Amino acid sequence: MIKIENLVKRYGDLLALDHLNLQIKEGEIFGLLGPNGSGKTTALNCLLALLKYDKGTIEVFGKPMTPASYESKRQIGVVLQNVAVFEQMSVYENIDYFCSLYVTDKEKRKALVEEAITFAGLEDFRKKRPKQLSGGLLRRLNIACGIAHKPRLIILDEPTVAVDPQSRNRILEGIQELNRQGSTIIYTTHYMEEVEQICTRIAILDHGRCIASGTSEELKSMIKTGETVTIEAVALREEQLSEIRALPHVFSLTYNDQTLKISLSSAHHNFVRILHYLESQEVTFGRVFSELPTLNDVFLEITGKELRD
Ligand SMILES: Nc1ncnc2c1ncn2[C@@H]1O[C@H](COP(=O)(O)OP(=O)(O)OP(=O)(O)O)[C@@H](O)[C@H]1O
Repeated sequence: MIKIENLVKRYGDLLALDHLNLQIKEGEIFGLLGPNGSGKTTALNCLLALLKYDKGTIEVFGKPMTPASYESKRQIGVVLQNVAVFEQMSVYENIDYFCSLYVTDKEKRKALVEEAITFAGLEDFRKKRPKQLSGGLLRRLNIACGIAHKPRLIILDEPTVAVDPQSRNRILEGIQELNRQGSTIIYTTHYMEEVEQICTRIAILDHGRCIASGTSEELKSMIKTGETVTIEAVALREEQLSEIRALPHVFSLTYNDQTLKISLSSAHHNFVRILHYLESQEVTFGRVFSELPTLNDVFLEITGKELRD
């Protein structure tokens, strides 16, 4: 459905997109995951032909995307980062207005607007003005305006930034529902938990490049980390740290503020082996836990830095 090849975008001296390649298939919930400034919004703006780029090609629905690709644009719903609704209109009127840009039949539109209101959980707020809504509800209104016409492709740019957990869950569940109803979704975020929760495929962006892509499982199997063991409130000497480093399957270790974090490759009995060592040294410790790799581990192993802010 979407093919981006060798996309280069500069803002003056800054290289925002560095030969970006992406392919998105119909039916996917495709996650663009990357830290702030990695180029997610720039990529979307190029994709929508809202921004000129320096090099590369973009195809949407099998055709080159240009500012005049109205036929393609009609099939796309966009929810950008900044809330864009009319202050002087009610919730209902806002959704109806945006829907009317695509759907002229009044009866059909009425049904679509009602559906969008239910979808966003705005039933009790139809007559309210945007300024009477909380931040989370306002974001939900912004989304309802972007999706009411049931587009074939929906693009959402960080729709959960600064929203309460209840609205966040509602938004994530709603996106999955839109996908079940037939829309392909592109979803940008810097929250790895969100892409893990809803995305069928993920591209990880850093400095305008796609550094890895695949399903969450595929991405995690690309890296060495199979397990991370954390031990809190533990007092260790340097020689003990060296001995832990030398244990089988341990490939990296950090020790800060009496918290030991050990990265291990996937193997049986990793956890027990470490506990045995601590026991043999008569070391006391607080909480101990083991975690499977996360997308942050993927990012960390490829780039050497944390995905989190
Ligand atoms: N209009 C602009 N002029 C100059 N530099 C820009 C402009 N827009 C973005 N940038 C820079 O381009 C880089 C990519 O920005 P972009 O907004 O695409 O990243 P992002 O991954 O969407 O980040 P965020 O999550 O903060 O929105 C950043 O270094 C940003 O500062």
